[in-house]
Amino acid sequence: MNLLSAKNLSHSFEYELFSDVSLSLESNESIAIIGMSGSGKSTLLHLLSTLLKPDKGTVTLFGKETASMSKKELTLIKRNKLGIVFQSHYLFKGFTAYENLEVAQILSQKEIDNSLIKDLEIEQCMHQKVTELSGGQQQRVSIARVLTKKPSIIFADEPTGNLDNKTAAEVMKLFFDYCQENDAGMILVTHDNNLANMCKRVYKLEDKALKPIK
Ligand SMILES: Nc1ncnc2c1ncn2[C@@H]1O[C@H](COP(=O)(O)OP(=O)(O)OP(=O)(O)O)[C@@H](O)[C@H]1O
Repeated sequence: MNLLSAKNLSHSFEYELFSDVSLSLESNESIAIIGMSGSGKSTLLHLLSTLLKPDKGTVTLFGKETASMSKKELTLIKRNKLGIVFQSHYLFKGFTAYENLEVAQILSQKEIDNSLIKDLEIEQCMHQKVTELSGGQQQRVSIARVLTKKPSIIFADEPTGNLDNKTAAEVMKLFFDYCQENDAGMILVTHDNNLANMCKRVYKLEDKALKPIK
């Protein structure tokens, strides 16, 4: 099943970052986007996850063009079907780790998955305030929060940036297993070629174009 299809995306800030970028994501598929710092990878992920509107081009989610969706429709899709894991965690800082998961549970009306908490090795810090956690623990809580929603598409921007190699590999395995078990798809932005190569397809954002390299 097609989850996402982007056609001819172009975007500029002070200068043109990329033009005519097209990409399609199917269920149980993973795509990595690599490229030099500043090439526009995060911006592209923002366009694909509807956090930002493209200057040109279209993004279709689950068969419907996002430009033709009402604000309410798009909010519901974002809330229930898109899981966004970015470098800055956007956790609620005054809350405990568990309360952050409860917010996702309430918004998406899904259950908190205790095996996920165990797999991410964050059981010990569930009742600590987010501000008391290490960067790596915060990152894993934010991953647990995103997966609690049971999203159909995971957008991940350097999701393992704060983790040591072993934990990073375990977290990536968790993402891949999640996609397989839930027929979900993942788009990963990373500087790490090893992580990228774990994905089914790899693209490089270079010279304003998205080039397939695997
Ligand atoms: N909201 C914004 N307003 C103005 N310029 C921006 C904005 N967001 C990004 N940029 C600029 O667009 C360019 C691409 O940024 P982006 O974060 O997409 O690159 P990237 O490939 O993800 O980089 P990195 O690998 O360093 O994270 C940069 O020059 C950045 O300064």
